[in-house]
Amino acid sequence: METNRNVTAAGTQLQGAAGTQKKVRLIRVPFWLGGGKAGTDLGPEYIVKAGLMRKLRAMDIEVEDEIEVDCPVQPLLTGAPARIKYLPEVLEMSGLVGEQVYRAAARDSFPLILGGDHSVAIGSLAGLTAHYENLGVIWFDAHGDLNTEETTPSGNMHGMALAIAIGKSNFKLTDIPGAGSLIKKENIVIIGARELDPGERELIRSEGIACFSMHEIDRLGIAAVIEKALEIAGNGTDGIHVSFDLDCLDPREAAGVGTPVPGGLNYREAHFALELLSESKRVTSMDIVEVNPLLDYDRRTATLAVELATSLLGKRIL
Ligand SMILES: NC(=[NH2+])NCCC[C@H](N)C(=O)O
Ligand SMILES: [Mn+2]
Ligand SMILES: [Mn+2]
Repeated sequence: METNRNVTAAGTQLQGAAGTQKKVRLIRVPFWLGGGKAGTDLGPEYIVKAGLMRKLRAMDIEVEDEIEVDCPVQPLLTGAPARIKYLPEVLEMSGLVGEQVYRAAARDSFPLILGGDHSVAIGSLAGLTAHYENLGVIWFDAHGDLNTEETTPSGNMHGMALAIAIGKSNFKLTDIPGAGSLIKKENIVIIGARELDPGERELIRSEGIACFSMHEIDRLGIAAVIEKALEIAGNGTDGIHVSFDLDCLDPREAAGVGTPVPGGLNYREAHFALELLSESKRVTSMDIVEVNPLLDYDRRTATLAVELATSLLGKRIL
């Protein structure tokens, strides 16, 4: 991956940011091996079927091209399963995703990555760090995704994605060919957390990672949380990536996810959060992950994913 650094002073509007962009590059990643539940690989197909293209076109956004990453598939298990599941496959997928995401960012197209489980974000971040010198990350999630090889209760790599991004696990973002530097912990924000493993809680404390759990959202309101998130992810950064795990929403709104947790964001909170991020004109890329159509009712979660993406990309009620 060739790098093309494009540094913008913090606080200024970023060219190609959500709310200003006219071109989107859609990157579909049908991959489930990082989450351990088949069906998440159908996410991209169902999100597109739920009308993503026509909604973007109606907003005058050009979908420059649509790429499907040829993801590795489940190998036949031979011998005892590894404790960290499908590491070689996650590594291969991340390199392929990174390549496409880098290409999109390098030509000022807004990369919109459709997962896939949340390990897909490892690929997004690999590609984005090749382009941006200092990337901020806003991670919407019921979970922390901050487990390491030592602390993971499941061995599923989607629960390790953020730890990998900041270099806290043995396997690091910088192990992916073409990736730039690690994400700085100072520029990461988790929003919507309500189920953290003991090791994750420990890491959040020891590293001082900004985490606005549902408790903070209840207390402060989502608008104040987004304002703070922008300060943190925007401080000295030349791009902000939004990684949106649909399980940040309450399962009553988004049932079609692999690891639902009660007590999440409601419909308006999620939309309002993304509308505010769009208004900031600082967001330069987005993942939409963890949609599992096999666990969904009436394709509601895929439909919701489309609506949320359009809010980030500038759709307004008035
Ligand atoms: N991206 C997700 N949905 N992650 C769920 C992670 C669940 C649990 N914390 C684990 O590490 O296994
Ligand atoms: Mn996640
Ligand atoms: Mn999650």
